[in-house]
Amino acid sequence: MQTQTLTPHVYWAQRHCEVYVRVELSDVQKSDIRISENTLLFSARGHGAKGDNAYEFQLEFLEAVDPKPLFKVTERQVNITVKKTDSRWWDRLTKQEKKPIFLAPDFDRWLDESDAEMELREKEEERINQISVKSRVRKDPYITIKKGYLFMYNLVQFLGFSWIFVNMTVRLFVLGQDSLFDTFHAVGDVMYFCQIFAVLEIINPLLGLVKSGLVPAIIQVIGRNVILFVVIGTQEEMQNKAAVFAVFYLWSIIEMFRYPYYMLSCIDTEWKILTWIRYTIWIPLYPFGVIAEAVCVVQSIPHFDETGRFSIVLPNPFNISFGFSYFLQAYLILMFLGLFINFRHLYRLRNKRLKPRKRKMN
Ligand SMILES: CCCCCCCCCCCCC/C=C/C(=O)SCCNC(=O)CCNC(=O)[C@H](O)C(C)(C)COP(=O)(O)OP(=O)(O)OC[C@H]1O[C@@H](n2cnc3c(N)ncnc32)[C@H](O)[C@@H]1OP(=O)(O)O
Repeated sequence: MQTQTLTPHVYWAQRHCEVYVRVELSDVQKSDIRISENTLLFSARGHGAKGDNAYEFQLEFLEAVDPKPLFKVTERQVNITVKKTDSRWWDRLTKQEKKPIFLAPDFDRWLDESDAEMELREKEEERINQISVKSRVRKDPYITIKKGYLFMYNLVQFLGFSWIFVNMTVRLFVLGQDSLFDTFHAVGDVMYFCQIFAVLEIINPLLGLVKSGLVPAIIQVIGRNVILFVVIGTQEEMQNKAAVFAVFYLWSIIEMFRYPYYMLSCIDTEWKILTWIRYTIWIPLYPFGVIAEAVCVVQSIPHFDETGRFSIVLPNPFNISFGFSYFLQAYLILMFLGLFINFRHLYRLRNKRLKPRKRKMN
């Protein structure tokens, strides 16, 4: 069978900067697409209006173009993009006034001059928006130092609380029940260190280093430190109570999960299981923790009454008296109020972290 050379159907459209040419040929092979002397030369074998054949055409452009066309051969067509040398709107595509018979407008891409200008403006606006968004979210130059500091803080706390937990657990296995009454002497110093250090948990959100809730952090740090430094620390009789074991054990269990979670967040990593534990384990631990702390407070009241420590007794120049045990009784109420505030805070955090977000249905 003799092969004929035919012209394919060619469609075109333009923008201010470029010209789009679409050649209706499928299964294209042996294509030769180039620009010579401002003329697009196309030849290829393919399946067009006249079946499988060799097709070719030439288009001399109205104005100067970049001699390197970009083209993409797909299964169904060939798309050619030609850059205009000067960004200008053309009255027509070809130099010859009479439109070639095989050429037609590509209505899928066709825009008139004003629409094309609008498109250009929109693109420009989008580009400017992107630049301004990028400059707004410019990276904090101190982010590495901040993350390094937080990582180290969390690491030290993790090691401290893990040491306390492991020490208490080993002692429980080795000494049995006896270890319950000796907790403070065994791990009290490390607990002092960790809880003094934990004051940074109030300072960090104040400095904007973390997004923690300030009030829950204050409630937790002050709440724990009153128990540790005042209720247990100042009353020797309190230091060998089993309730101290419960308080220290519950505090250290929660922190052995919370601090590694923070450490991972400092290096932009997440372990799903750790996230789940961090935002779930407080559900049993927090109430038990506060109950154990409340037991300590109740047990300490007679000792404070007996010793008069922190109480204001008569006679004194102001002629006022105040029993510290009243403060402790009021503090018991505050503790459950604090528990309620932090429980609600943690419940919201848990919902935010663990519950899948609902998708908007259109
Ligand atoms: C005027 C004050 C009066 C005080 C009166 C006191 C009475 C109150 C008595 C109450 C007694 C409570 C004593 C406490 C007892 C116990 O602890 S019992 C044991 C069980 N305890 C718990 O389960 C509580 C553990 N604590 C916490 O969970 C938290 O510390 C918190 C207090 C609830 C605060 O959480 P918060 O920081 O707001 O939320 P997070 O989701 O953890 O963090 C928010 C984002 O910030 C990032 N972040 C926070 N800290 C760090 C950090 N150190 N390092 C790095 N990043 C950190 C965190 O990653 C989150 O970021 P995003 O993931 O990007 O959101």
